[in-house]
Amino acid sequence: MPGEVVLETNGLTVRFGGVTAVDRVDFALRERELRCLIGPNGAGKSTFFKCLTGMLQPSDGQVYLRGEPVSGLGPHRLARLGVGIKTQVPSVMNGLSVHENVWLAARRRSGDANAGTLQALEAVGIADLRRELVGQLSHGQRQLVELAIVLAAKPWLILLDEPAAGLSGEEVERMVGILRGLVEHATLIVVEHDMHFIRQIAETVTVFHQGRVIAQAPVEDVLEDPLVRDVYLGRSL
Ligand SMILES: Nc1ncnc2c1ncn2[C@@H]1O[C@H](COP(=O)(O)OP(=O)(O)OP(=O)(O)O)[C@@H](O)[C@H]1O
Repeated sequence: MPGEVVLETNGLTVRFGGVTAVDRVDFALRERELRCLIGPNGAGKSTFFKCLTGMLQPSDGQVYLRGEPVSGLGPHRLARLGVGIKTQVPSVMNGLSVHENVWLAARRRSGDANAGTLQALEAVGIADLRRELVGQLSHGQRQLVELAIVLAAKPWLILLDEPAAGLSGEEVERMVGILRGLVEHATLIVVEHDMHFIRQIAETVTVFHQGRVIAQAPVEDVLEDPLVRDVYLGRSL
């Protein structure tokens, strides 16, 4: 069961010139939650996510990790605080093997980097691919390598941007199983478009529209919410 609040935003606002991409968002996430952020194109999900990952500084408001303000720290400092981030920008090195890619992340942790690498590969079910060159893998396999790289740093908070993007039906099922396993030991935020995927993994869904949170509830309730349905059908509110 989820525990204490570990991530919070307070009046979080991001303006790009005249556009308010994120508009005074108050958000709270409890330990061992798996929260999905959804919303139509341009709703502000990615901008909000980038504030959590330290890639963007908010115009106003603050992000708190376990009660400490962290806006302004940047992705590397956040990583050292135990935040694992997977963006849509590939971070793998194609000319290295799967093992080498993950080992480079694992060695930043204290302890046995080889053991850490194997553990991360097993967590995503690709230990059998460890000798393969990453450049020769399929898109779905590369996504799993990316996830193993994140896990090798043993994060307690994991932020994933569209982990199901471009995956086949079978790969999506596999990703569902992996994320369900991760939430046994970590807290997750997932930005995602794939409703089939969201239905299978999410407990609570937060819906963005025009920079605001317009709904936050268990996934089935959210999908039946007339306001949310209107937003997704593109009708005016
Ligand atoms: N760097 C930027 N400069 C100017 N405007 C931006 C920038 N990034 C985002 N925006 C604007 O902010 C708003 C929110 O965009 P954002 O990408 O956060 O939405 P989103 O919900 O993630 O959409 P999508 O699902 O299409 O990725 C949009 O109006 C977008 O055009």
